[in-house]
Amino acid sequence: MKKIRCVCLHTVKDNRTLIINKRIANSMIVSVKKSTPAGEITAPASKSYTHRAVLAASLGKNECRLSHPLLSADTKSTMEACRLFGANVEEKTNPETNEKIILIQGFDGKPKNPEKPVDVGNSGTTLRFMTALSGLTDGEVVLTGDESIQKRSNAPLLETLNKTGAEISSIQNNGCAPLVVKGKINPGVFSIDGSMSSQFISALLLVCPLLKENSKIMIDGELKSKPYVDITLEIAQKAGVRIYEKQSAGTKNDAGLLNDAGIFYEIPANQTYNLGDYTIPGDFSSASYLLTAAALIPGADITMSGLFPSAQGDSAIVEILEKAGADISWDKEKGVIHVSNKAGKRLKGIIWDAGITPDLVPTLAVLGAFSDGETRITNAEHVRFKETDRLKAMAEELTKIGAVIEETADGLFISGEKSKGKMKGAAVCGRDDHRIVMSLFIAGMITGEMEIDTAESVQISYPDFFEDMKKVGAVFETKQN
Ligand SMILES: O=C(O)C1=C[C@@H](OP(=O)(O)O)[C@@H](O)[C@H](O)C1
Ligand SMILES: C=C(OP(=O)(O)O)C(=O)O
Repeated sequence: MKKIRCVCLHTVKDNRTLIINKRIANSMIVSVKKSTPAGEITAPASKSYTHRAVLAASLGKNECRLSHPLLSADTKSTMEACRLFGANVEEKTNPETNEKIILIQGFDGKPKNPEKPVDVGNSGTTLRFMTALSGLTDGEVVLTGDESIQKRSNAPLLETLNKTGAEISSIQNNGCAPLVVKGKINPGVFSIDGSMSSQFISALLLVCPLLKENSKIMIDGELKSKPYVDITLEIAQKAGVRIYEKQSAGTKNDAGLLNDAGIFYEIPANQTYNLGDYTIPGDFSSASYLLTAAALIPGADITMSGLFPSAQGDSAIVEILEKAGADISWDKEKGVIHVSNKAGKRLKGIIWDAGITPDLVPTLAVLGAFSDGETRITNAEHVRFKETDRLKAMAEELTKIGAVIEETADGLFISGEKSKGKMKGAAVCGRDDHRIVMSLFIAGMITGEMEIDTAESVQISYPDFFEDMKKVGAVFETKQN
């Protein structure tokens, strides 16, 4: 787990001090040996649904009870942030089932001014959601996070919110945290770029229903990662909040080109959130690692439960593995996926447009390296704006193990043919990025002798990752660097 401490106080003109967090060197190394995963496992809860459920419950008035939540570093950042804005957020154990639940008494649409900077840690989702929420408070709000967060731009969100009066500034003057929000959001028409991150749009969608007049959010350009907006809409609807998604046909300009074509959202004013009792579904992004390992590794046999159909784009992992030729079946009514490679067959490379599935890209890069033929991942520029530039990271790390992989402007090109027989375990860098660590772990189960650093970062989205891998027979050791 990343240990964060405040090491530097950045003084600005009016003598306010802002906390800039630095990571203390504290790296865990995981050494993975060849392993054949087998057994039954329950998928961890969805990170995206948990973030939204915690915020939706905090925005409401009545007590809400969240069952089967994900309690990870990122979702805990959202829980802590909601506390700072005035919600009572408590982790409890359900005495009947012994499972963790979260009880939330919200601030009824009126967030208070946090008494200290809101530290989102490593969580982009938390930063974007809390920046928009800050625009509902009366005073000044400071938002900060770890070194990775301080390099991820929020420029489109700041630009849009600043046009409505939110007065947000980036201390580094580059759209990245630390951010200072001084003003309040006024209702109206919000126009926002959809090509960098859907989280900006989700942030606006969650806050606009609380404004005093109706709002409209217009998306400029392609809306990437759209399923995450659908998750936002689903949670808002469960909380009794109305948001209308519409598609504009656009108007032709003089050159005959379409203007204004695209998705927009209409949000009635003065609404109230009431999420009540809500159960968080399983997480397909987290499930993708073990499902892919089971599809690739001869003799593997995995049954994963808790995976019901939902708005998650990453449920496409089932279609992807099917396309690659895996033996996979999904009982949607029971929420159970079964994958096996008893026959010891090699999968084949695929072409995949990653526009709606950014978080699957590291998993798909490993899938491509160990499959026959070519794998091409396209439409994934937005994957560069995550905890790390994940296109660059996967290209560089898989090259270290002997894979033939090229970074393209919008994706990755992997030659399974040229990689075949050449790959062997190596010391690789997890880059403090949970998804890089978990995808390299499955590569290590195939090559053996793989050493991955910054392995503690699995805490961000899948704290039980190593425990679950042990349960299905993965052979590995962890040590502190
Ligand atoms: O809203 C969300 O919960 C998320 C949206 C996606 O980000 P982008 O919309 O920035 O692609 C995804 O990569 C991230 O892990 C979670
Ligand atoms: C990018 C991710 O999350 P976030 O944007 O919330 O940091 C992720 O979980 O892969």
